[in-house]
Amino acid sequence: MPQHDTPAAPRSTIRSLLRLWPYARPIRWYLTGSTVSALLASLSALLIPLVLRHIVDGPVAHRDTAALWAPCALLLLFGLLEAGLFGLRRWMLAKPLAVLERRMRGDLYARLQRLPVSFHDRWASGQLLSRATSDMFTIRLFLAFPLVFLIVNSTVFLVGTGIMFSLDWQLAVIAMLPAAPLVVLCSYFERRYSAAARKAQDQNGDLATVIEESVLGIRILKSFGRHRTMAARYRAQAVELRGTELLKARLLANLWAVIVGLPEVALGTALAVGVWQVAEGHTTAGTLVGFLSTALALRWPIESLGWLLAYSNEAATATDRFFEVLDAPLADAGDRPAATDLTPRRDGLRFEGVRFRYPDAPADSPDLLQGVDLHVRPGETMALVGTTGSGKTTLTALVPRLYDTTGGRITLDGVDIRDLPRPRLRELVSMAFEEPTLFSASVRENVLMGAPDADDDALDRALRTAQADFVRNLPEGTATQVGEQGLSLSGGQRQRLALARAVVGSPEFLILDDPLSALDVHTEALVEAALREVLADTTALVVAHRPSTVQLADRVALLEDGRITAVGTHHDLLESCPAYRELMSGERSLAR
Ligand SMILES: Nc1ncnc2c1ncn2[C@@H]1O[C@H](COP(=O)(O)OP(=O)(O)OP(=O)(O)O)[C@@H](O)[C@H]1O
Repeated sequence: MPQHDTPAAPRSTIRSLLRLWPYARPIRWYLTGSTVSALLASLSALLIPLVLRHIVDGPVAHRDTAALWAPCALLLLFGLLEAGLFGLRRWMLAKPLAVLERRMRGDLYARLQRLPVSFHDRWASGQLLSRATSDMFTIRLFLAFPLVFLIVNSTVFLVGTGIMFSLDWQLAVIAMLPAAPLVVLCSYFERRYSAAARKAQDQNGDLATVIEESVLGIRILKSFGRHRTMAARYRAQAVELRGTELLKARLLANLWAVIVGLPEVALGTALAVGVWQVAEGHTTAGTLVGFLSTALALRWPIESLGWLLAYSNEAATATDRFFEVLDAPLADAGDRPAATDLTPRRDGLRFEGVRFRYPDAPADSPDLLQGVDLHVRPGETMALVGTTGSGKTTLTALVPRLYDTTGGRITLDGVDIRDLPRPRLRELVSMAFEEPTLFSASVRENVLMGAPDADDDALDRALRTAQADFVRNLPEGTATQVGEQGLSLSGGQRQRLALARAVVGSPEFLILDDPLSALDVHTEALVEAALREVLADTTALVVAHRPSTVQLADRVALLEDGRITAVGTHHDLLESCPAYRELMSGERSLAR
């Protein structure tokens, strides 16, 4: 199973989060507005203790009920202001954040489409899925709450502390005593929580991969009776994730206990000292009420610190995971700048000393392709045969540059494929794979993916060539939905649609990786005959596993030990090449 890449060296939380700036920039005024609203709301709440102090030392001390109305109205006003401003803050951010999330997800998806196949070989799909869903959600939530409240709560804390000092500096010093140990504890916690958050998010991705694989492979699991094994595997991974989540919860609980406990002790001490001061006449009851109300108003900013730090950490991890994909080098990263188009010279498809090894191949293993030389003449159909695992599929994948050669070159009509712009190359070369993937769309959309500009005649011709007349009998003809969310088709039917997709644009070069394996020999012959007729000018390379396929090609090439060791007609090779004879007779099985 492909895995995700090893995470890059850990960055600091702030550096990771700063990378979000290009996305946050367009909505910076909304973020500022939302922060200002929240700040004003919180500060208006801080004024309440001052009004209380006035009430206690004024109207209450002097038993003047008439003087109560004005400060009480002020209290109500501050309360309403606080509620209104918090409401405004939420309303202001809802739409811009939804747009930001859409942009980020769009960039992630676009990047995934442009990344090379070798990237997708390495990354488990669940890891990518979790980046596009739960990580995006975490980042959006961070911008909506923790980012704003880290700023607001810190400011409220500073202002509130100032008010407490101005009311009674001795009580304020007592209340502030836990500040230093809290800072040390928070930074210790941040390091540990950050590691746990990264682990949990990666484990979430692994779990998504298991779910996806079991859904896609449900038939295989059931037929082999492996669903219990798979369920056990799922459970084991879910237990691991639960362990990590519990570790996160434990870390958070410990921090909360300290963050809540220490200030409470300090506040209790300040209360005792304050009562003593009032009793001794060193301060007024109103000042003590004002001081304590301010201290209580600061409880949330302090208590929320743990939660805000934890969430910021998760958002930083989600950001790192997002940029791991966005930073991965694109398929065209090493392209030559002077890309040209084909010259009119008809030369067909040439492999010249082509070498290739997969990036993750073991260091001591030889190259998979060790100097392939092969010329497929213009308009010729060349069959490619070889034992299983000899590299046939790999060789064909090099032509549309799904992978790049590690040595030698491939030319189309004399032009090195690396000198062709990629879109042009993919227009010239069409492929059909043994495993025919259909998308959740209509038959028509699936086939026309091979040539979006093709008309209905081209569609009909392609369906006829691929012997896909069964389409006419589908409930809604070519408008019938197929793929994962549509009608289930048989393997042979799907292969024929995939073939129609490959030929619909009348490509100049056609690469077929055993695309007829699910067809009976009779239908295969019909398809081959139609292909020859319709694509008379097309140069084709066809990976063949069956003698019936081989016989329909003009010539056959034998791939052995990373090289082409024999080329000729089927009959010539049967006579002159013992290895080919062996392969065809099944002694050295084509599908060993
Ligand atoms: N993405 C990949 N990363 C690393 N190794 C790979 C990858 N794909 C294939 N291989 C390895 O390369 C070798 C050749 O595989 P390839 O699919 O090209 O063979 P093939 O001749 O087409 O086989 P078959 O006849 O069974 O389809 C195999 O050993 C395979 O394990």
